[in-house]
Amino acid sequence: MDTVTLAAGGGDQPIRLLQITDTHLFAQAEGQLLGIRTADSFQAVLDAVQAQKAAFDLILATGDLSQDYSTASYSRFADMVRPLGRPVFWLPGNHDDGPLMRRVMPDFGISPARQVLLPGWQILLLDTQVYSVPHGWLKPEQMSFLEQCLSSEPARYSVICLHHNTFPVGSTWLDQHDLKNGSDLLGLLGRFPNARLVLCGHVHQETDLEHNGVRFISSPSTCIQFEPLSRDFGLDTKGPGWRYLQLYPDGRIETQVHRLPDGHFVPDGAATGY
Ligand SMILES: Nc1ncnc2c1ncn2[C@@H]1O[C@@H]2COP(=O)(O)O[C@H]2[C@H]1O
Ligand SMILES: [Fe+2]
Repeated sequence: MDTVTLAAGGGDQPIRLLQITDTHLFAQAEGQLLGIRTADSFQAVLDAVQAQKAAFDLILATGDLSQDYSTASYSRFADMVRPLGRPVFWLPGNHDDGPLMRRVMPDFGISPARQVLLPGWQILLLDTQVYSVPHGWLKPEQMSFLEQCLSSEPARYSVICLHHNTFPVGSTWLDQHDLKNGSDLLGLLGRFPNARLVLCGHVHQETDLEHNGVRFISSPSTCIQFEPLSRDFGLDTKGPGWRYLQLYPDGRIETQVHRLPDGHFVPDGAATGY
């Protein structure tokens, strides 16, 4: 079931999204990434989301949901998001096992859909994973899926979700792991004026730029944050974060990043990588 249709928004009301990304969960609840228990930071994010009482219609999880490629980490993810009571859509990141996710996520109650049809909008979930390397690539099958979805729904604005960043963020060590055929993506999007937003994870920091009428947005991780504009690997002391987006019937997008307060989930500042 590649396509699902959902009701949301209505009248002049927007469709409301919650993006969570790069949870890096482990099979064990105690699993740590650079000194942070990733299940704890993710739970703190989810608690903060619940406490905010901000309404959202669905959740987008933009990859690196796991740090150890385990079935148990995906089961943990599903158990943690279930109390939010909203449909969850996902795509794999470089630290995920995409084929495993496709097999097990439906068992955990999470849809495998790659195209979500909503009033006036569609959300497309692309796979940029390249086996065993950190950078991304859109394979021909992904490009033709994207082209087909954009051309078959000219009356819907489109949000394209993928794990890897299309544009460099300005950190030398991290930009070597970006989407390597981003120019192919830009070429394709240039032919479809209904493409409005490309939403990614991977860079563990927020960025927001516009290129030829398309917004390109990245978001903070629910665990560790990368230091912006750094030549070598570096961690930021900012708190774990999440993003809300509102998609309006006229194609307008509003968005806000939220974070936990600084000082609660501070990674090992001496770390030089993982
Ligand atoms: N010191 C480092 N230099 C280059 N790449 C790194 C380093 N440490 C980690 N990485 C990789 O860079 C990736 C960026 O974010 P990820 O969460 O995908 O996982 C990270 C690792 O795969
Ligand atoms: Fe990540």
